[in-house]
Amino acid sequence: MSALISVQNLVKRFGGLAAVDDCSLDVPKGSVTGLIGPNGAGKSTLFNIIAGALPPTSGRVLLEGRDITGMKPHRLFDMGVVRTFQIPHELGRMTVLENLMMVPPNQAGESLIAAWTAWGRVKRQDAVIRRKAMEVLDVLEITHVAGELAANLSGGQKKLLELGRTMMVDDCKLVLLDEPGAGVNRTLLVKLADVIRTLNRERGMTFCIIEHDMDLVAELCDPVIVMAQGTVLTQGTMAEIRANQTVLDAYLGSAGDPEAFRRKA
Ligand SMILES: Nc1ncnc2c1ncn2[C@@H]1O[C@H](COP(=O)(O)OP(=O)(O)OP(=O)(O)O)[C@@H](O)[C@H]1O
Repeated sequence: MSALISVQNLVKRFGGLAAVDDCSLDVPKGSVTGLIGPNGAGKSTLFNIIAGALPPTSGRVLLEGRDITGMKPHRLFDMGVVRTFQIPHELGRMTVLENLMMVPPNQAGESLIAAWTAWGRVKRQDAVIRRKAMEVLDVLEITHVAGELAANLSGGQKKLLELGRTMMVDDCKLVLLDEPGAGVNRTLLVKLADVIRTLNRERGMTFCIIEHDMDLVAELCDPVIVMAQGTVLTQGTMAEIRANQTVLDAYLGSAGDPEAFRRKA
């Protein structure tokens, strides 16, 4: 598989600390790539750099061969690179449907002049977006909460809504998911995994997922990339990773969760 994202010799220093330390890795096009590693390994920092939220100290990030290092998140969004975020406080006071409907960029209704001069077009576009949002809710099986305020959703439903927001983006190439399993009950976790698999297979969306739930990683991700101390320790299938003593040692020597590996090793 060719690389959708290629990270080359990336370094990010915070004062004397190299949170990302000469890290190179590929996210293959069409894959669901897992990014795991003990606490403090540099996973979130790497994500932040890929997503344009942090500039690197040095190194490059390529999207299908094009240098996107340091590009702002909104430009990356336009190029189909989307990072899920927890639903921010302000959006919590909007309904689930509204949260989805406000995702597509360049809506005609956003411009006041357009709203006056092209009222018919605005209304038509609104109807299309509304239909699309309802379809997304249908796929996620949360149509019953369409009119609910986002803040009132359960933790798992919020995660589904975050994923739903990425489904509103046309031509979404890469979704960066930061701990989708955190605080989600088993039933919704199965649903979440199902949706990710479907988006990957049917829409060809590539995922890169930071996750501490090793069962979820095993179920979804191939390849799995292990980071430790700012760089890549190893990568392979989850079965290969679990059989790797160096990985176990990395978890044992940190504040990570070696049990996650011991249980299955
Ligand atoms: N803004 C910052 N300023 C200073 N140090 C930071 C900053 N962000 C992260 N770090 C440090 O960089 C290192 C890597 O952190 P990072 O959050 O990327 O790790 P992680 O692998 O995502 O960890 P976790 O699994 O615990 O979320 C840590 O030592 C962290 O304390």
